[in-house]
Amino acid sequence: MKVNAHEIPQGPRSTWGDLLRLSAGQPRLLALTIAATLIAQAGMVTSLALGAWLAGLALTGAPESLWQPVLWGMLVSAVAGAGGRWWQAHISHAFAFALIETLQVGIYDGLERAAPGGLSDTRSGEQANVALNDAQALEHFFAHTLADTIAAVVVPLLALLALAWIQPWLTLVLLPFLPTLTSVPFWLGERAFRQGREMNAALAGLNAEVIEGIEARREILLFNQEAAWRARLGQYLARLKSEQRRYALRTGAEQGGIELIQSLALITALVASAVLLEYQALALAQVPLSVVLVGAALLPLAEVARSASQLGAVRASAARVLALLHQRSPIQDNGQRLPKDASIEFNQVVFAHSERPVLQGVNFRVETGEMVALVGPSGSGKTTCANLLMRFYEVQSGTVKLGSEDLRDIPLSELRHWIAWVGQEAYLFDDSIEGNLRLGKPEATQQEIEIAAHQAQAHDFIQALPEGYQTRCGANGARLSGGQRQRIAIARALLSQAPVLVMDEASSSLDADSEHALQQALLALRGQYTLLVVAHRPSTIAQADRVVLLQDGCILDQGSHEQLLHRCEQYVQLLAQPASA
Ligand SMILES: Nc1ncnc2c1ncn2[C@@H]1O[C@H](COP(=O)(O)OP(=O)(O)OP(=O)(O)O)[C@@H](O)[C@H]1O
Repeated sequence: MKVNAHEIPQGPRSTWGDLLRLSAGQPRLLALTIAATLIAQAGMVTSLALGAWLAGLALTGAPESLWQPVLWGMLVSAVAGAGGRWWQAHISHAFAFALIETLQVGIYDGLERAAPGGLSDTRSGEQANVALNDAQALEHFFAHTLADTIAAVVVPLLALLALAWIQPWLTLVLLPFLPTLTSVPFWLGERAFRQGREMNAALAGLNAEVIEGIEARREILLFNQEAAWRARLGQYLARLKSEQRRYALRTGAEQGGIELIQSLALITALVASAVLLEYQALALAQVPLSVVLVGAALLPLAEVARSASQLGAVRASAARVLALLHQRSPIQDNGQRLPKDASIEFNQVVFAHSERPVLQGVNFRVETGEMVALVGPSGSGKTTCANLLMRFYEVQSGTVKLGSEDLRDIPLSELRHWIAWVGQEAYLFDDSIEGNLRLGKPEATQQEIEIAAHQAQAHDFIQALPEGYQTRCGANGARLSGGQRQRIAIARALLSQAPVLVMDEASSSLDADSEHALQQALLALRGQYTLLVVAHRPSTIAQADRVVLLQDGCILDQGSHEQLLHRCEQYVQLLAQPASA
């Protein structure tokens, strides 16, 4: 049975409970890890106990026939213990990595369910921190703590039973120390969790700052902000250092407490042995064995208590990872209907970002094969309309329809087949141009790729590049110009053969060639696709069959470019402003 990360039940839950349930998703590897840990610990303890027995026999001058089997037993258990330790290292990491893999997939699913609306307040560096560092921190729990804890119950229990068989008083004097020893990490458990959470948050903040600094390096250089950026980085580093120091101080205090209790228990057992020896309640030959058994009862518990004192950070990481795994999608995908055609309809659409109204009763239609330009001042809600059509967000009231069907009634995967999206900043992967184009249709033939590139006016410039379609784009298309990037994004959208194309035109200025090529591309697409263009350029607006003018989230007017030029003063003013549409 393999538990998918998102199948962990929702609602009130404990972090450890969720992690244990996840562990149960790999029952074979979990059982093998526990078995290997038990063999390793039992082998080591048995060989020591038999060695001590042997020493006892030697002290009393026992005959060879008595000590020979013990010697062999000691050797076999030492080899078994060493083999168990090697096997444990192998299997416990296989177990941990299998779970981390499940978690990584679950984290990515969580990010996907929340995207793009749900995570707009979270910096990508912080998300990366959860996906990489937090998930990795859980490796410590799965690979080391879990099986060790189980072994730490079994091995000391067996040692105490053996000790009671030799001399019950020795078990009795040890008993009060055992719960005290194991309880140490719990004394400051809540504080450890809080400190772990603060430490993780500081690390995530530092990660986000570094990634932002790398992404914005051009702006930092252009505005002479290197010193300011370094100072900000220094603040994040200082915060991390101070959180790590606080965490280490508490861990150190706990470890000191564990050492103290362990030493007190050992001293008490030794004194008790001496007293019992004095009163002849313990034979001299039994002393070495009882000392080893006392150690076997204490050491695994102390070891687990020691690693448990590091669990504050693990628990904080687990809480962040689990929050992502339980992330609900703001968009429900349970529609069953298919669009009847490629028309679009906004009907009394109302939408707000965090209670801030953005669209206030928007109505417009785009007929199949029509090109409509959405124009309006910056912030008027044009991109929001496009986002709602892609169902990146959900309308708060009113309806958006595609082919006469409410978007909520259409399966999301179907919607993605019907609508292709070209954003202002369409992301290009650091792959070849062909690889980026294939995102639109992975099985596309070379001929289909070139036809799409032709339609998007991209073929000629791609051919002129040194390696043609195999030229690498660089991180986010850094090796291409803005106009080239957008034409590749259009070609990629065309390749998907969706009948509706939504384009958020780049508001940044393009060179004359790119601008001309983009206009040509749009001209070539007119009539073949339903085109909804968030338009900023007068040349694009003029091509549209109809223009919808938005202002402050309301439709101010709609009609042909000429009609609006005639009757709408705001439209004339808008076109008069450079790049303001
Ligand atoms: N994720 C968000 N969270 C909060 N407010 C947002 C978010 N995205 C957009 N807004 C706000 O919604 C309003 C409409 O934004 P939108 O991007 O739709 O405008 P626009 O007309 O496309 O502008 P532009 O032409 O400048 O791209 C703006 O006031 C903007 O500040």
